[in-house]
Amino acid sequence: MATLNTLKFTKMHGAGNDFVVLDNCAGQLDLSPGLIKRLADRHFGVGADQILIVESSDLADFKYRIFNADGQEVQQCGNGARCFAQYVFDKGLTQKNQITVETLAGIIQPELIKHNWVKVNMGPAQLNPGKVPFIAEGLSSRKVGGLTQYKLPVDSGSDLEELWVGVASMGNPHVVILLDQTASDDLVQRLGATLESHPRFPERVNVGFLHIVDRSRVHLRVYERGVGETLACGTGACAAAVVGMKMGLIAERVDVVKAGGTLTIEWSGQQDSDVFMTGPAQTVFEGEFYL
Ligand SMILES: N[C@H](CCC[C@H](N)C(=O)O)C(=O)O
Repeated sequence: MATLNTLKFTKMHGAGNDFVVLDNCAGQLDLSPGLIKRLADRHFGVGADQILIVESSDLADFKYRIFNADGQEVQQCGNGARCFAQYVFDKGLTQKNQITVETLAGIIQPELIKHNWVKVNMGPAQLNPGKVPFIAEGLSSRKVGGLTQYKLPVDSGSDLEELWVGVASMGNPHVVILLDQTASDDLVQRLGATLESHPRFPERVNVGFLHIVDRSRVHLRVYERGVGETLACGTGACAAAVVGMKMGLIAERVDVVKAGGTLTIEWSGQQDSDVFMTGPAQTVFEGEFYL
């Protein structure tokens, strides 16, 4: 009987944003978009928002690669960073509670505060539109507190014809829309899909719908690039918190409430200072995928 090729994986989630985690420290996995999409498929595969890859690194304790469900490799994933730290600790790949992790967005530092509870130094936010990247040329803009908002013409099929938005990068691109209530399903789906592939975002974009409850508590929904709406988005929570803090509307420490759970974001507000994110990291099951 020929032995089937199988792939051991670990299923995890961070506040409902779910992942398949693979150990590729031996560097032998073929990470083709085809395999990534099969693993992420919720009917023909395991099912996940992102596929997270653990690799060795010359620059840090580990290298961390992230693939969206559509097969595209991206720069950063905050909920995934917490799960990554829990995974390497649980698998005995490190004895350290605080590790350095190389990503396409630079080095981040997760710390296991306690089991299933991780704090991550996500590095600095980038608010310069060219670095998001966002093509701001020709758009009307206005200052709200310390933040520049841009008026974005949209044809979302909803009653929104133009939209004031904030933009930020956590190594991956985010656009943040401030609403006076939690966004409806229809708005998230329609406007999220429209903005995700808007031509002014050359690398596409993650779309955050932010409702500020008070200075230390916000509600956020995120239509993620390459996935669609997720139950939580770590970099989206960082980007939305930084935008709200720059507008002077949010305190330096804020609870970001999402459908799948709550993340705490801390940022001093100083230019180029690091953003910290704290939240859950849960292992759900171990499995074997038949290639
Ligand atoms: N969809 C994101 C990657 C995953 C981000 C999210 N899951 C997080 O926790 O930060 C992007 O294309 O930039």
